[in-house]
Amino acid sequence: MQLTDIKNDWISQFNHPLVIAGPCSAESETQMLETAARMKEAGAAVPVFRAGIWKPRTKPNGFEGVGSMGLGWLRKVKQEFGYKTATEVANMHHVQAALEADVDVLWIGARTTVNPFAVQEIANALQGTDRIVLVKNPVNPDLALWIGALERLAGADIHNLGAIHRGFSTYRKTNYRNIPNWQIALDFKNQLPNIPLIIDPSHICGNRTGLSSVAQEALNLGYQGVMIETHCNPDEAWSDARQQITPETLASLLSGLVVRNEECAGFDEELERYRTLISDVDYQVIDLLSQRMKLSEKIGMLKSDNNLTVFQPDRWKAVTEYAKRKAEETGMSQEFIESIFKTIHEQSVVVQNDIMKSK
Ligand SMILES: O=C(O)C(=O)C[C@]1(C(=O)O)C=C[C@@H](O)C=C1
Repeated sequence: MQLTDIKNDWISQFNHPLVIAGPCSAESETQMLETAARMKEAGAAVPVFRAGIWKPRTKPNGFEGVGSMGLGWLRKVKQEFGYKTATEVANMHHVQAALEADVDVLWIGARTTVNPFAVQEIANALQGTDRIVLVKNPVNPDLALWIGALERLAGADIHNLGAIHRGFSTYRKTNYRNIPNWQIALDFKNQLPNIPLIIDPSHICGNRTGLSSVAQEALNLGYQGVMIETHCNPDEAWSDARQQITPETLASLLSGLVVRNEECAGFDEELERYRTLISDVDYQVIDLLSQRMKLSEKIGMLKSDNNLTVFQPDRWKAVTEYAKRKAEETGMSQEFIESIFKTIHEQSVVVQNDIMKSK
């Protein structure tokens, strides 16, 4: 089966947005049942309960999950409270154990998505399943690898697929644990509009404070679900304590989210009017860029005839400074305008280099 042919009706069985919540790791039966019960009591609309059973950790000698024993607790959560259940699988043994324990949703973690052999092994073990299988983005910002993993699953006739955006690792310290790189997820959505996209604010933020704004940003962009780590006693959690929240906090976070519609209803005409105006401005932008490139060509010929270097740092600095000043005057971000002018300059240099080569 081709990935692009997949219908993915599975998401419509859930209210929008789909919420997957539960502890980072299963620690004990009591912890699982208490978390599940308190999510219900708090009124959090969570159809899918998650818990990590096998935990890939960066450093050795840490807690790497309770293993198969935790699957029994997941089953109990399902039986007592009616949740669907979800866990991470990283090899064929995990898959077999999870299928036997009747886990409804399996996800492939970021550290596994980077390894095509591991993904293929999981795909083979899941061949033809109608369970829901979600693929987290790889730790590195590589869209092809993310999509490649989904292609392997589609190739094994797994048709209930989705993707989880959990952010990307960076060497540089930032306010995020894993930077969102929203553009990669939007490129994903453009290429695969049929694959539901779920945000994982817990791993993006790495703390409790930014969760709702990341979740809201994702809903603004048209994501279909959120996955949020929730623990009955987050401060004492055995893994990722800093990013887990209580069931009560989860309930209030969810009730504060504004749900956006993908389809426009009731204001079509007004929207269309603005879109027409934008298309008109886009045309002018392109026309002006073409005029600018023609001028650059003329300068390129002059430079070629007079043996002058293409790159003129002083002039370029003056152009950038002027553009940034104008950006500020017109209420736009200087970084935004600077990045556009960088791209324009790059192309201008390409055009002039071509002229030099052809002479
Ligand atoms: O002013 C020039 O010398 C140009 O060739 C134009 C231009 C530009 O595109 O603005 C291009 C290359 C130079 O590095 C500086 C500026």
